[in-house]
Amino acid sequence: KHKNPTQPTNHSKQDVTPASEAACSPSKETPAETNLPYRMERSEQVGRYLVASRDLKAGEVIIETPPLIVGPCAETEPVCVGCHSTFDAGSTICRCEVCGWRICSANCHGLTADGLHRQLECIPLRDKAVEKLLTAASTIEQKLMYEALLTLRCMLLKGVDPARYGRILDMDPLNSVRQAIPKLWNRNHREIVRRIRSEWGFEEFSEEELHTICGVLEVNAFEVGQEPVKARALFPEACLLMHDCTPNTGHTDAPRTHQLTVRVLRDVGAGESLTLTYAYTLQGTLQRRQHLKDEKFFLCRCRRCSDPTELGTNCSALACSNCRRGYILPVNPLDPTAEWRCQHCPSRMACEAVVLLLDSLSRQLETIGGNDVRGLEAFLAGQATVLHDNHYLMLAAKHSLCELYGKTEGYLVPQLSAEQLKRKETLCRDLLEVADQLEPGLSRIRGTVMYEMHVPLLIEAGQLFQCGVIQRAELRRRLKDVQRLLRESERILALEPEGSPEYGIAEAAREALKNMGPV
Ligand SMILES: C[S@@+](CC[C@H](N)C(=O)[O-])C[C@H]1O[C@@H](n2cnc3c(N)ncnc32)[C@H](O)[C@@H]1O
Repeated sequence: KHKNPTQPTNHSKQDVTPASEAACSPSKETPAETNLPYRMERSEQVGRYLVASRDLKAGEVIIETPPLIVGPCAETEPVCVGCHSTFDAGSTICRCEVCGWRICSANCHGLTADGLHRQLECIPLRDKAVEKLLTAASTIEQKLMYEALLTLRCMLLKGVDPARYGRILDMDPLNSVRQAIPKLWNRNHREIVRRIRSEWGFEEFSEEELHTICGVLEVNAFEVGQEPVKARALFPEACLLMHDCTPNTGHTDAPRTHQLTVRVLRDVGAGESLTLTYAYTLQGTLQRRQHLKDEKFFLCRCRRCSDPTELGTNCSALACSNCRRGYILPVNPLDPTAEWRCQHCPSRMACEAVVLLLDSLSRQLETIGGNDVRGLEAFLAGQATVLHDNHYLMLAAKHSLCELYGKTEGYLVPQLSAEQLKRKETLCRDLLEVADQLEPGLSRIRGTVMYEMHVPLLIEAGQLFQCGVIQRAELRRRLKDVQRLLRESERILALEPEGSPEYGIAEAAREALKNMGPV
């Protein structure tokens, strides 16, 4: 699971300074004598952002807040307008008795009188007979109608709860930046603004107001919900966290209420910027920066993006087929058009060639899918001379494999050979090594990989002891290592919402520790 805020963007500037630099010339916005663990500052490049107001310990909660608004994601499959859960194919169609939009059941917890649907759009949608348009719409049109529903919800707050609406308007919509992207602006105009005003008949809302809400959502919304719930939400304060490709905070949202909890993932010193990632961490710089530019409207210049080796992980590096010793890295990772060069020989590659190669390899990986052990192993073997061992595409294959060994048909734990157990251990070690650099501290990936890694280590220790290869003292040492992994995994994943798959792993880790007993 990777839950990013569907977040931020930058003002009309071309480039943006990293967190550390941004913090160099801040103007203080909040009084120092506050009890909050953060204070807001502002810089030319980043706008408003949060910094630690005192030393913070890993795991400390810095923000806990209910959402200002929740609603369907952009271009989503139909979801229940009460709880935003998706529908199983072929499930019985149930509709809100008032407005006719789909719901999961008449007993949906989101359909109470103070739930958003009943408070906000239910009656207006009925009065404007929007359901008729929804049932007549093509699948693509329907997705856009669900997207427009959240914009309408925000607009309706204006009359129902002006204070809450005011807090939404306090968020940066980056109107001037987005208006300068005609494809985006015209699409929003056509699919959301015109739809709500002309098609649905809510002409009381101005085009300007609606475009602003579109911007607030695009720039500031977080994805929330656990399967089958899929929604996006706006949160006060948390929307001020700036992006970094090696973030020092992580967040979870509670089932049903979507109450957001933001924690620091590692110790943070007073005055340090508090950051989260708006991109997928186990991606290469080219891909992360492109995503941030296209979806969040700014060019990241964080420490990781500025370093061709990505903090020594080499997770964008290509293997040099010429010298077979060196790795090919971008000369200037902040310039996506810059050449790539081998560190050991004169080989070079145009960035267009790198992009083509990566596109082709990611398509290859997608075709294999995440459940094919042999296919993924063949990919890793086949690309070993093309990509660095830590390349993000290799990491994606390794991530799937480290979970498949021990869990999938034909590879269940009792069926694994000693070699396959060793393989699982190696895959976990490779992933952990990178995660320790890119998502250090209490990150989900570290928690889940540590849990996976305890399995081969525990089995191997038992087997070696039984065969007399290791003695009791060595057995104890190895079991202590396993316990350390389980404890750390449990500590990290117990922070996840109860009922989530990650929380389930925390429970399994606890159980495994109990079963191991004292060592
Ligand atoms: C959700 S907002 C964060 C709060 C915002 N700075 C404000 O003043 O309202 C996201 C915006 O903050 C800025 N931002 C966040 N992280 C950034 C970064 N690493 N580099 C540059 N700008 C960043 C971008 O302008 C982005 O669009």
